[in-house]
Amino acid sequence: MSTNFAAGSFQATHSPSSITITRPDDWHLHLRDGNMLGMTVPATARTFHRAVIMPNLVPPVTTVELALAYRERIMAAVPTDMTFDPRMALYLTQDTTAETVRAAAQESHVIGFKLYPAGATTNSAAGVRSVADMAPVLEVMQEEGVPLLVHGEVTEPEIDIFDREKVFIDRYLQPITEKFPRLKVVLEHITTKDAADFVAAAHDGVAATLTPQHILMNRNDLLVGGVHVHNYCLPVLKRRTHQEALQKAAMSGNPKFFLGTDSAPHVREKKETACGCAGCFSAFTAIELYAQAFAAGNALDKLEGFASHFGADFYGIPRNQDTITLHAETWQAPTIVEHGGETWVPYWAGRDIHWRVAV
Ligand SMILES: NC(=O)N[C@@H](CC(=O)O)C(=O)O
Ligand SMILES: [Zn+2]
Ligand SMILES: [Zn+2]
Repeated sequence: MSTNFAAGSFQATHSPSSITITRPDDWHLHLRDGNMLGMTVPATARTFHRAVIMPNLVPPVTTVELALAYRERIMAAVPTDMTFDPRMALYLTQDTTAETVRAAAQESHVIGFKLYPAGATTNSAAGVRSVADMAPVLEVMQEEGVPLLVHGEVTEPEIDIFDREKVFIDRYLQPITEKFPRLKVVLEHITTKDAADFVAAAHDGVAATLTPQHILMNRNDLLVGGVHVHNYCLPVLKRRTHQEALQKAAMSGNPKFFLGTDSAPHVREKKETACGCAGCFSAFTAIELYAQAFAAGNALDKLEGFASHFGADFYGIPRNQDTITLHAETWQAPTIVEHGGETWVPYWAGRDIHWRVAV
């Protein structure tokens, strides 16, 4: 398996041997719950200071009270030599009320609401069944300045899985951004040129997160030479022209595009099976892989804005004060992670990584 970069345009012409950037934040993260937090929290707090914690637990994190209790469990798992500031996303359901939105607006640890179309992804069964019917709640979110974070895929069985993001944008997101021009919207984990173009053209309050896998890979990395289950996530990897558009967006310096790993662990038995779960577990290698992609794109000078500035600016949160340093040094991503008697295969397992965080 090789990393696919467009021939010519992605050859580094100048590569420094180290780079120091403001400490980054991860604006899209799955930590899961319970015993696993002892593994997932240090993996992210190792390099990131703030993270948006996705609420797709079972049962989902639908209220401020549930989110604050979950946040406490996360904080209890932060190692004493690390700092971490989780910002909680609440799970938007068909029954979310205006009062819940107003309560969320008052709570600084809550960052916004996550819209999962019901059935679109892992633990989305409690998600939204009719986006149109959510208009009154979106109105209150706009009034209260509460951001809407979106898994942007339709779920209609007749729509091809590779078209589901574009159709969601055309059917739902474009109308939402027109109807609510002051609503802050993050289109999460974008995977297509259509999404990048939509976000670039939309009003200033519309932004997108980009994952390492969608920048570094395309659907060949999922399907050529066998099914590569550890590269399977949703929205699914797209063709190379889309990958190139995402690389361009991430490395453009446009503040609408910022880092969100979508690190999403599933135990090994749930990935390496006949019907494997969606999600790439990238926390152990995330900032290093972004650095690798930006270096290959001769755009290391754009990494800090993407990883450490634009997300904080979008959410109106101060940028971090401290820094991290990455060195040009080749090492191998872990092949396996074990914790509490369970096993995970991380994203990029066993493969070379050319940047390493100084400890
Ligand atoms: N991205 C994924 O493939 N999976 C995520 C859910 C999500 O972010 O859609 C998960 O929670 O496993
Ligand atoms: Zn998602
Ligand atoms: Zn996710």
